[in-house]
Amino acid sequence: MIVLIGPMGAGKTTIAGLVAERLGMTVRDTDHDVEAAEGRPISEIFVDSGEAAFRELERTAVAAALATHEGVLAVGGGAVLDPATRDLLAGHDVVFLRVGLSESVKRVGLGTSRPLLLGNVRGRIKALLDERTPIYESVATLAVETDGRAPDEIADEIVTALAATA
Ligand SMILES: Nc1ncnc2c1ncn2[C@@H]1O[C@H](COP(=O)(O)OP(=O)(O)OP(=O)(O)O)[C@@H](O)[C@H]1O
Ligand SMILES: O=C(O)C1=C[C@@H](O)[C@@H](O)[C@H](O)C1
Ligand SMILES: [Mg+2]
Repeated sequence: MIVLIGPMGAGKTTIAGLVAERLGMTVRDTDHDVEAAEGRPISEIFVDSGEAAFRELERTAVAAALATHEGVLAVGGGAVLDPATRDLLAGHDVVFLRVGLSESVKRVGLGTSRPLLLGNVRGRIKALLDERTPIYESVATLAVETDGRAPDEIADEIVTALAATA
């Protein structure tokens, strides 16, 4: 499985589709899978059940996707915080999509209603980037810069880099 990880707004969903298209593969996205399984939006799961409950649902979604799907998987931005989820990803091609603070804020939008970003969106994203970047680095088998680059160019780089290591 080709797994895409990275912060909010890194382009996981966008790039997963483009990589899958290039390789003739199908795509899954754990954010979508969790929402479909729960029948409610992620923001509601966070508010009603809490982040820990969401991370458990996310782990189940990652495990199910890895067990049943062969293709490209976009994983929720915080999934790698969970050690058991990190273990599940071992042995797969894991691509870290890098994004800088300003670009992430721009892509997510200052008016976002994501529970983890409530209050000061830029400050919250900065804290998440600082906390998570070392984790993304440790899990990834390939890291790709996305700032100032078009999605098609990023997808091409990933496909070329994976072909070189296959
Ligand atoms: N390389 C890029 N350059 C400019 N805009 C981009 C790029 N990649 C994605 N975007 C835009 O940024 C926004 C977020 O992209 P996307 O939803 O793919 O990110 P994500 O990593 O899946 O985020 P999430 O945390 O919501 O799952 C979208 O509006 C998308 O069109
Ligand atoms: O970075 C995060 O913690 C999140 C990212 C999104 O993909 C969603 O999984 C959710 O909004 C949480
Ligand atoms: Mg996404």
